[in-house]
Amino acid sequence: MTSVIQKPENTPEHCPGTESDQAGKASACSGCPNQQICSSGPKGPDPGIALVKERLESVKNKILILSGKGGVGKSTVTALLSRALAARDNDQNIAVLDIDICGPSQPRVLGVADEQVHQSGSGWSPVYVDDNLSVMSIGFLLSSPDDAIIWRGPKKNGMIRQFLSEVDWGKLDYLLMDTPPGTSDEHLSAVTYLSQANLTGAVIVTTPQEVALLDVRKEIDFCRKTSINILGVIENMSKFICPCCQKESEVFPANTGGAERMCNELNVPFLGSLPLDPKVTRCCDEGRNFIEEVPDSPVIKSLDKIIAELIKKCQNNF
Ligand SMILES: Nc1ncnc2c1ncn2[C@@H]1O[C@H](COP(=O)(O)OP(=O)(O)OP(=O)(O)O)[C@@H](O)[C@H]1O
Repeated sequence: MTSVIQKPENTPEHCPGTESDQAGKASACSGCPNQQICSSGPKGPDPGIALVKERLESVKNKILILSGKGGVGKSTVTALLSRALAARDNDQNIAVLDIDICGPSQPRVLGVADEQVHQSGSGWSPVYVDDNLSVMSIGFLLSSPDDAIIWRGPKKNGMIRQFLSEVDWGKLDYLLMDTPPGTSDEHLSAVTYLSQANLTGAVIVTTPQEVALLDVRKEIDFCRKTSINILGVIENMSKFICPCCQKESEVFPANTGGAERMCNELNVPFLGSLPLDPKVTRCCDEGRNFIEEVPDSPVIKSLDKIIAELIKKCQNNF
């Protein structure tokens, strides 16, 4: 995986990056507010990269969950995938890391919003949703769920480094990392710190309409530029199946053929689609286990197929 050049905030256009021998010395550096820090600061890769590598050695599959647009159901899909993977095999350990620093929703969706994380000699202990499903989120560190987090890039970077290097997950089969929409500071930080940690790949979540797909194309481009393996795209809320008459209707019309066609065009795997089910919305809002509460939902059938595809893709990596 190519590493992302580390740049402080407010850098000039041709900033050589903080790891470069030219940091603070290049002609582009003159007049930059960071020039002095860069020229005197330690060079070489961020030591956090090695710490993350070491910490995540006990995690078999590390998967980033991405979306181009907000609100397409990325957090919901992350929670559904984690619950389904955990329910499938009690001997496998699954975890969710919520690196959506400004909008952490995993504690609520997974029904553990009132829990707190604890620190021990071996790091932060995640919160356990089930015996084989754990979660870590900045949401657990806020004094109130209504607190706004207004942080600049370097502070978010520090938090992501801590999350990736200091959580004591134990042995894990799957670590799903829920990210904010788009390609922001959090993504660059995660990609940098995971650059030597053998990231399995990314799953991209979208809805079928063109405005969402346009942003997915950018997300695919981001993955290609940062050498992230794309495990596949999941189309969420592709259809609404009426619980009374089973009639299918399109909530977000796929005028351009939807995610599957886009995947074919761009040569990216399509993992499957999930219908919209109001019972899912309710369960997630209330933090209840959707798989146990509505096992007959059409979402479950589709989820099973997606999980099977995802497992195959992960196995192909080894
Ligand atoms: N398949 C689905 N069926 C029913 N409701 C869904 C489904 N997927 C997502 N939702 C609902 O859509 C809303 C948005 O989902 P979610 O918060 O997961 O989106 P997101 O992409 O993570 O948003 P953000 O960009 O804010 O992080 C939530 O109320 C969620 O319960």
